[in-house]
Amino acid sequence: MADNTVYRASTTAPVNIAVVKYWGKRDAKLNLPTNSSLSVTLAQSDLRTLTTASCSATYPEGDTLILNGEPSDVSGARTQACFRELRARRAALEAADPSLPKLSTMPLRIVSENNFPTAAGLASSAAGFAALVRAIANLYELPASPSELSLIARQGSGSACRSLFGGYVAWRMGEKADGSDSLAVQVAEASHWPEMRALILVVSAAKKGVSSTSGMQQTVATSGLFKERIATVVPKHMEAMEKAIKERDFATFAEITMRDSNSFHATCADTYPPIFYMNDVSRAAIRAVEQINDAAGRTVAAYTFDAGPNAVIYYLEQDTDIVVGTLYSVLGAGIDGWKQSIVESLKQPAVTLDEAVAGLLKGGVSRVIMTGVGEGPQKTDEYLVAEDGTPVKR
Ligand SMILES: Nc1ncnc2c1ncn2[C@@H]1O[C@H](COP(=O)(O)OP(=O)(O)OP(=O)(O)O)[C@@H](O)[C@H]1O
Ligand SMILES: C[C@@](O)(CCOP(=O)(O)OP(=O)(O)O)CC(=O)O
Repeated sequence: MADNTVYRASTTAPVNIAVVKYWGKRDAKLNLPTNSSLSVTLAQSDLRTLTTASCSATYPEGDTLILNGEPSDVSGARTQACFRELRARRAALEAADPSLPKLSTMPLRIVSENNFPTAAGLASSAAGFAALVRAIANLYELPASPSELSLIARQGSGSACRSLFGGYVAWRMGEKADGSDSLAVQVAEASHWPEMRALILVVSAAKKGVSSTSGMQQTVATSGLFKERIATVVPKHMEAMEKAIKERDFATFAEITMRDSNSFHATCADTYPPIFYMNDVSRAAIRAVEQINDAAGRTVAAYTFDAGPNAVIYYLEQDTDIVVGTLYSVLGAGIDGWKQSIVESLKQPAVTLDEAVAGLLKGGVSRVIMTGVGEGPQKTDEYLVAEDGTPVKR
């Protein structure tokens, strides 16, 4: 009898923001990096991808993806690599146990939603590919560990491999040519250092100019400074950062975070022709963090920037008053994203920022996102594909 069943599985997956940056590929096809990297997974109560993977023999030929309500191309090599690897693992299970339904032969229908702007430099590809891989692995009931799945997600987007874990996560660059040792591992659970917070200043929600993929290729090909970064700077940062996290040493965590962001953006400026991701507003955010730290008399905040102008500011919960209070007093209640319960209880008088810095931030920050360290992908019974296989409209 024909199997008309619609099989489905759903997961959420988090965004991660690196504190030691991945920038450079040694193998573009397998997405193998030139250096290890380390990130903080952000809470899914604030930023997350929700993905339902489904398959059915009744679906028309060909795998499909609907992203934020719109059909999205799956023919790209990266998405194809994820589908191929996951199918091969399912096919192996089916070969070993012929009583299993032949899901590996059925078309996939995937529906996904990001609750934040796609391709705005907010690491949508990281959460997106982590969710895609985790959802299909759940659908196929693969026994793979998160590190094994990170090998697959890495081929979708490098930074995605780190979103398969919560807390503090390292992507070990590995050495092998086939990439089998280039995977993510958890350095510490979120609960090891749960006070970690992130305040994201959204400077521009527009699509960025130079994609990470092509930007890093240009850097590898043309920057001399980059060679120094991967040979000495990053290995030193990785070691110091892992130690700082284990010891919950915020001052060191913050210094390495800021130095590594600066080093990454310096290699972008040293790329020929140069790549500029930060703008005047981003640089004002750097000055604001410095002025807050000076006024506090210790390091209470750290900035970091990915391949775009948005600032991510890490701080500890106990320093909310000085960090959030200062930025709230400059940016005002008029922009979206402030958590009322937090801004209503701010006590300490804020730091007075330099007028030029305050002016740039006020004019250039369009919204904020308040979040913190969080957990890895979560299985859910919220489905974006109905029982009969139709995509759910929301
Ligand atoms: N939920 C999703 N499911 C599958 N793919 C997704 C999802 N969200 C994003 N993507 C893929 O990621 C691409 C966006 O990645 P891109 O690297 O341009 O931006 P970004 O991830 O926001 O920035 P960055 O990685 O540099 O921080 C989308 O075009 C899409 O192909
Ligand atoms: C600056 C970064 O955010 C770069 C992220 O690059 P991607 O993971 O988006 O690149 P691809 O592997 O080509 O998809 C730093 C980081 O997240 O480590």
